[in-house]
Amino acid sequence: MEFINKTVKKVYGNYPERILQFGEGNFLRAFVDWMIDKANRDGIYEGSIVLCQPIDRGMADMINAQEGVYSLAMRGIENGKPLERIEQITSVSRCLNPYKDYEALMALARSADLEVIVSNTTEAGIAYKAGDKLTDTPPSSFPAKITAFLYERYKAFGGDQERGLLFLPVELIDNNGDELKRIVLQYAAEWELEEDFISWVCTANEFTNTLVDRIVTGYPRDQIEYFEDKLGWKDNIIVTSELFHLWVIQGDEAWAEKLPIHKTDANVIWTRDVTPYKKRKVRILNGGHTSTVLAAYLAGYTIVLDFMKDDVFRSFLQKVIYEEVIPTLDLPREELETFAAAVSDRFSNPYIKHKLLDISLNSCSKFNARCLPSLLGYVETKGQVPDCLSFSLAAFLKFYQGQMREEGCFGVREDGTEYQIKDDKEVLDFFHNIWSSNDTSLVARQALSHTSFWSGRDLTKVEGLEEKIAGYLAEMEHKNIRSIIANLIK
Ligand SMILES: NC(=O)c1ccc[n+]([C@@H]2O[C@H](COP(=O)([O-])OP(=O)(O)OC[C@H]3O[C@@H](n4cnc5c(N)ncnc54)[C@H](O)[C@@H]3O)[C@@H](O)[C@H]2O)c1
Ligand SMILES: O=P(O)(O)OC[C@@H](O)[C@@H](O)[C@H](O)[C@H](O)CO
Repeated sequence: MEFINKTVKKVYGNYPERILQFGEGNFLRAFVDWMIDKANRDGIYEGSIVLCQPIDRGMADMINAQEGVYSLAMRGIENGKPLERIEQITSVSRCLNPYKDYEALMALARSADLEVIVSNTTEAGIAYKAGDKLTDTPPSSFPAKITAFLYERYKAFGGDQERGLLFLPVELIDNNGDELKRIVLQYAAEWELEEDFISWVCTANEFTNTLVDRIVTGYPRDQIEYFEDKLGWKDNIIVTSELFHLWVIQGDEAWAEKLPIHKTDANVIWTRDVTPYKKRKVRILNGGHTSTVLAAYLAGYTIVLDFMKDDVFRSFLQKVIYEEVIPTLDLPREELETFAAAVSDRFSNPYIKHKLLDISLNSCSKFNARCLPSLLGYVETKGQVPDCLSFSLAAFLKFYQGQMREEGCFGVREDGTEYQIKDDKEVLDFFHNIWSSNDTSLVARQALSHTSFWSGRDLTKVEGLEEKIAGYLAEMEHKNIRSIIANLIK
């Protein structure tokens, strides 16, 4: 069987390279690149995307071997019926590896065609790294690469105000655009670049804050034969996702014309304030995941869909969302409930095999960002600690009860099987140490008072929380999680 590019031609990938994308991962290929392809297809845009590996290990060779052409399989339920929509994406021109050919990236900085920079470098990517220099080829951090890139562009066009770029970062951190700009300016100052450059960065370029929403499940390892049979070609970078998609962009709308994807039916919203959308999504959807996934995994489930078929876990999730999260959000209740209902349907998508262990990655910072604000909001509005979110916190502590080995840190499920706990080393070491005690009250106290995990807060000061968590941990010693949860949802 031949590869996809022998059959599907790179139609839009030969258009002028107007977009540079840092990140060649699943999410961007299933979301941004698909939207741009749609705009090209609809005839409202004429531009291709150059991908760039942000780190030295990556997919450039694999992507270039297929000339950037791949399929996206979007699957879900529409109007009550199962729907699988497979599209071929042909808007990628090539993928750069700046660790092998830095000059190719710099040449793009000097290109008059370039207008937009998109990025997804995970939550870890938009970060300052000491020691990066302008003369590095390339500098190691993503913001340092951007600073060097912008400086090259500034020099090439003599500081022309018309040659600034629109930045659309989609990393799931607060104020992603502001953060990227802040660190770029930090490097510019540290590298002693001229004041005129710094003012050009601020006036000629637009750094937007954006929020993305689509569940992307990546390469369909278990179903590759199905896709090869159906499509008739090989595709090493095929990607799968749900049907739902939303991109909210906070920025000066005058820039929207540089990438008019909001004119397609891609559900792209330009707004003056992304915050309410973000809060709604992070607290309900991501919070829904993080509050339930760890308990469900310990209890024996492997993917979201399976625990959604269990009435006990499904009701637990509903109780978390409707009774403990929604009352803490200051958005219209009807709007929140509509979003919550859609989330429930999305988690029950029969095509989406979203692995609980994948979602469990870095759960310490995820619990702090996604669930703790709801838990504390509940305490503030109701004057008592919530049952379910407190249980989620206890289940998170239980999930992090691991044994340290050379290959990593491993926990044990109720059925005795092992799993790897993936988080920062500092987090894993901390939990390994506190779990060396059998005293669950002590474990609860040490975890809750570790302020650096909880944005500086000492959670033992929240009245009733420590006792509740200690109680749940003690209960988990002799009862299974499902039965504890069954009691909570009565
Ligand atoms: N999968 C989803 O459903 C989904 C939905 C919305 C948002 N996201 C976010 O997208 C991110 C990436 O998800 P994905 O599914 O594309 O994963 P992926 O593993 O396919 O891609 C990760 C990308 O991030 C880059 N990267 C990794 N570590 C980096 C670092 N330290 N600095 C710079 N770049 C780095 C990699 O080079 C790669 O391009 C996740 O962190 C997640 O928060 C995912
Ligand atoms: O991708 P992560 O690891 O940050 O989080 C896991 C999920 O909560 C997340 O991927 C959601 O499915 C996604 O944010 C939906 O838009």
